[in-house]
Amino acid sequence: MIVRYEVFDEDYVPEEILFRDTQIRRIAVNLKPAEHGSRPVNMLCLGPPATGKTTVIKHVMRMAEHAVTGVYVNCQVHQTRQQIFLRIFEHLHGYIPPSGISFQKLYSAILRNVVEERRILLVVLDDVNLLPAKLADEVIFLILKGHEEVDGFKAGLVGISTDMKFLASLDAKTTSVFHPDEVVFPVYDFEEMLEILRKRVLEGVVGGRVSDEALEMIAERAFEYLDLRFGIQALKMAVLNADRKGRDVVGVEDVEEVLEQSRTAFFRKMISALSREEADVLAAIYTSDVRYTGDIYAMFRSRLSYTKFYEILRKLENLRLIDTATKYDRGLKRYVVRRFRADEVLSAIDEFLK
Ligand SMILES: Nc1ncnc2c1ncn2[C@@H]1O[C@H](COP(=O)(O)OP(=O)(O)OP(=O)(O)O)[C@@H](O)[C@H]1O
Repeated sequence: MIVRYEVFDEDYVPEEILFRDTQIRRIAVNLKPAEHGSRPVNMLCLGPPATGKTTVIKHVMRMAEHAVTGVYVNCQVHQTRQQIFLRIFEHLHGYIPPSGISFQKLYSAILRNVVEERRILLVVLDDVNLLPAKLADEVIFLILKGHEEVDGFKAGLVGISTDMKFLASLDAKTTSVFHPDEVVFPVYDFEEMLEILRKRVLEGVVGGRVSDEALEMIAERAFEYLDLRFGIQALKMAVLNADRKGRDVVGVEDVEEVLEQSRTAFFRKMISALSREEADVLAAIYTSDVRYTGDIYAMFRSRLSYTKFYEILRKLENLRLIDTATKYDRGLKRYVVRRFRADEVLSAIDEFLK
């Protein structure tokens, strides 16, 4: 069999995006004004990890290329105001500006380029909820208020966030200029995951196949973790495994052999998105028997403010490492629920903290 390995890569945009017609149509409609020379409708794409937010946005950006100049910014990589605007500059100008350029010059050059080239700029801030709150406010404001600096500047903004309450974390000054249309991406159910994985095999494997049992085994595990990305990763490794052995059919044994490895890679990746403090809180949740958030906070009182602690819990929940819920126990109390086996999470944390 011939394997097109790039089809299983993180940033591969599939030929066909399944089960996301509603979101694709809605985003396309929001970009429509750009075809008539007006600003697009600002948007927030909200949903848990691996629900297709980035993929869908990249797909629609390609379709709207004639009307808007889309710049994709990964806020996990570009984490300062300067880095974010350097990325926008580079995309518009096609080269990197001189090092040490002041922010004001950088910003003005971007605004002027958009006006001179008669562009409509669309900035996509992926994982915008991972920016420090004040920075997210400032960046959004600078993009949407550019027309006050340079006449005729037109821009739209798309934020992508795993935090459903992201908008509420912005300050009033920002939300007065940014009232986005919220496009929600729900998690895929088992059948949907299976179908997406099946389609991926058709795109990526020529002259070979993955047996139904093997594919179902991967989909079951991906569904258990509620993470399609895990499924695609495991699929890639299973295909690689069979290919190495010179076989054309990927079977259950190929999947079994790589599941352990995929699971380790999956946890490692999730945990690498955490700061030291966040990893410490996660470790405490997966080590101790304490469940109420107030009791867990007691362990960190000397190190973390109350607000900071709850921000960390929210991030862990958004990354789907834990769930939280409330119950009545002499008053309404919030408690945490572990989502995975403790030994798996703890060994990934140990490795991360080494
Ligand atoms: N509907 C779909 N059809 C085909 N592939 C999909 C679909 N949705 C997601 N994928 C695949 O799943 C993986 C994760 O998707 P994507 O990066 O778009 O998710 P996301 O919601 O942006 O995740 P995160 O919030 O973690 O960044 C990618 O490999 C993507 O190709």
